[in-house]
Formats: sequence, structure tokens, C-alpha cells
Amino acid sequence: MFHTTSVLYEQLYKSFRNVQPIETTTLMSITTHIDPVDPLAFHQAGRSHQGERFYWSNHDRTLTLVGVGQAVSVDSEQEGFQVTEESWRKLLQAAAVDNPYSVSGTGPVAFGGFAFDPLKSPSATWGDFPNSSMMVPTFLLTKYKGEYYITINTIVEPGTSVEFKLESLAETCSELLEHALAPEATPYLVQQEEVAPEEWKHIVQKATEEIKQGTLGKVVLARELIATFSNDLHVTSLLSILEKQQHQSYIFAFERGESCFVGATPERLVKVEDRQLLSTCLAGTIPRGGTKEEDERLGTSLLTDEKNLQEHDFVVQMIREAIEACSDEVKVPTEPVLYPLRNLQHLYTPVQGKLRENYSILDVVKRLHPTPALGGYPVKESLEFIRNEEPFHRGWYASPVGWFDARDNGEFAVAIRSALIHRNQATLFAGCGVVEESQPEVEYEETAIKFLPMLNALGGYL
Ligand SMILES: C=C(O[C@H]1C=CC=C(C(=O)O)[C@@H]1O)C(=O)O
Ligand SMILES: [Mg+2]
Repeated sequence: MFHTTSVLYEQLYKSFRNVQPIETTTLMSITTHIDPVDPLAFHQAGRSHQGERFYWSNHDRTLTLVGVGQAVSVDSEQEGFQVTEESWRKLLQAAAVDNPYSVSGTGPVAFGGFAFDPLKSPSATWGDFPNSSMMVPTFLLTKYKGEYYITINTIVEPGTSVEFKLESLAETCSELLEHALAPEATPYLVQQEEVAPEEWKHIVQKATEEIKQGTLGKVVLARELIATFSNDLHVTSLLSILEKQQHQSYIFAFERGESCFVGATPERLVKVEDRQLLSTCLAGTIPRGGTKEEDERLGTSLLTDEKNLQEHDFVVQMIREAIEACSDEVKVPTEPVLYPLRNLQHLYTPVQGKLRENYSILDVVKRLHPTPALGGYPVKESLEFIRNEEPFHRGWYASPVGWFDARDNGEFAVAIRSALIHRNQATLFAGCGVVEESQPEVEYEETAIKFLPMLNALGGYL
């Protein structure tokens, strides 16, 4: 079979001969096509690398990336986009790469994310997550349109025995690839607590008053729910449930230390493939109906509801402007359509463009974050309101998480419908767009439904 150590070694060694000679300390990255494997099994097999794994599958499941082990990591406590970009370019400049496939998400790939607001004072809850973090995995499994690839990334120093290193990497890699998914004991829910719901409603009220005074147009306010379990949670099992339950959503998990940030978000921030750019405006929410008729009735009312259309329109205006500043041939439909999910439906407007030369996906992420679907409008004032009024730390909730490769392809989603897992505890986050007409009780109900994707996967309920 193609995954055995000796076959992998042979393949790696062939690639290694292609990238010689290595004269300085360099990232060596070699990619090979492999037989199909289960990405979740690969993730589970990486258990001994806890804190150094990631998982990503896109909304239509055409791409799955699983990273195990850390060949390179770049963390920053400053506003991280610039640091990440510079470190990435430097790493690539000297990299020795053998990747014969022109396939997105193969070869040197970085995966990472950013804090929602680097100016918010740090919190213990998010202690494992720096303001920005990017990692290039030692072992990367890529499933792209039904084909499977493995990339091995490692730092090589001149004069060391690469053959020996390759042998040990091939051995670990074939162990990861040969692993069969094993059932994991499901811890049961011991306690579930919505954090300070009444205080939260007061903050919503305060926001609507500021909006009426004209200092703000819209602000997105979030709250927390804390769930405690009988034993430590298993991330692979959670991912497996989210994959099955949350269609049309990005399934992601990023581990640091003993914590894992995991979610099933429907919201793309930006995708770039061969310079074709896609962004998404997703804001405005109504539940799904119990019957087809009720569902259609709710969907139709969402499409004509002034308050939700206003929430949505703030997002469209801002994203259009940001994308026009770095892209050509920008196309934005004039009316939103419905985006139905398992637990709720949203207003959706796709934005297309052609990213200009000299702009990278991180440039776009920097321009877009936070969109008024997560922060508000005007951006600066709404961020200040959130920083001063929200009584908890968002950490990476509502922030860009995603990947990019050496061909300038990549995709970032905004990390909503998410939870921070630490051992036997999960902190869930949900927010909603507050505009002038918002009513605290209705917004409270909306955020309750937004907890459901994660809560149901964890075995909780409302
Ligand atoms: C901030 C969240 O949702 C955003 C995305 C879609 C719809 C939203 C809304 O209708 O309020 C929010 O702007 C969240 O789920 O935590
Ligand atoms: Mg809303």
C-alpha cells in the first residue's frame, strides 16, 4: 500500500534530491499524492501532538486540510497581520519546495488566526491563544476534490543527515495515515450556564440608545455560555458531529497548548484562488420553520424585514468598499438571498472580484476585519463600544481563521458558532447585530439559537 514507511520514504527521498543542495537553514517542503484516507482518522492519529493540530473543511466540502505537528510557528502579540505576512514571505524565499501539483492547499501551507481585538486587555480564558498565530504543520493532509495529498514540512540545517530525518518522518507519517478512526468515549454534560443574560440585555438596550443619538449605526454584541462535562472533551469526535450536522458551514479547529478553538461557521471572510476573490456578506437572521410552509413563510419575512435588511446593508456597504480598494471587476448583487442552515437562516450577498497584483489574501483580511457582521459601523466606534461594554474577552471568536499557501491561494472564515474547549469545559460564543430597532429580548432569542450548532454537537440543549 502507498502509505507504508518504505514507499513514503522512497517518495520523499526522490523529492529531496529535487530540492538539493540546502545551503542555509531552510524550510523543506515535499508533497506527494496518496491513496484516500479518512481526514478525521488522521486528525485523531495526531493525538500525541496535542496543541499542534488543526482541522479545516470548507463549506461545500471540496477542501479538507488537517495539520499535525508544527514545523514552523509565528506568534505575535501585536496587531499580527503584518508580522504574519513578513514572516511568511521570508520563510518562502528560502524554502526548498518539491510540489509537482498545482493544487490549492498543498505544499507549504500556513494555518492560523487572529484575536478579534488586539487592544482588549488579555484574559486567562484565552491564555493559550496569542493575538496572532500562524503555523506550518509538519504533516499536512490535503483532500481536494476527492484527491488526497500529503505534504511534509521540516526545517533542515545544512550538514545534517537529511536521509535519517526523512526516514523518521516517513515512519511517523505512515503511522498517521494507517490509523483507523476509533470511537471515543463521550463525556456527559454536567452543567450548562448562560453568562449574565440580564446584564447582556441591558448592554443591548444601551447600544440602541447610542444608535438613536447618532454616534453608532450598528454594533454586534456577543455573550457566552459555559458548559462543563464529566471528562475531557475529544476534538475529533466533535469535528465528526459538526461535519455531519452543519452543512454549508466551515468546520475548523485550532489547538494551542491544552486549548482548542473549534466551530462550524457559515461565514466566509475571503477566498482567493488564482486571484479570483470571493467574499460574503452574511447578516440578518430568522429561525428555520418546523414545516416546509412555516420555513418558507419565515424566509420570505426575513427577505422583507426592514430591521434585518438594515443589519445586512451595513455589511454590504463596508465589504464592497474594502474589496473595491484592492480588486477589479467587483460584482455585488443588489438584493440579498436566503442562506439556510440547520438551525437558522440568514440574509446572504456574495461579493466577487479579481484581486490586483501586489495584494495578498492577508491584505484583504486586514482590510475586511472586522466587518459590520461582527463588529459594527462605523468600525472604530463600534469596536470601542464592544471593548468597553462587553464584560468578557472575545479572544478569537468572530475573528478571521483560515489558511494560505505558497501560490497566494487561501481562505479565511469568521470564527462564529464557535467554542473554546479546555479539558472538560467549553465556552461557547454567540452574537447579534444591534441596530436602532433592536429589542433586547428578541436579540437574546437570536443569540440563543446561534449557540445551538456547537451546543448540540456537545450534547447540550436549550
Ligand atoms: C455574530 C454572529 O453572527 C453574525 C453573523 C450572521 C448573522 C448575524 C446577525 O443576524 O445578527 C451576525 O451578524 C454569531 O453567530 O455569533
Ligand atoms: Mg441579527
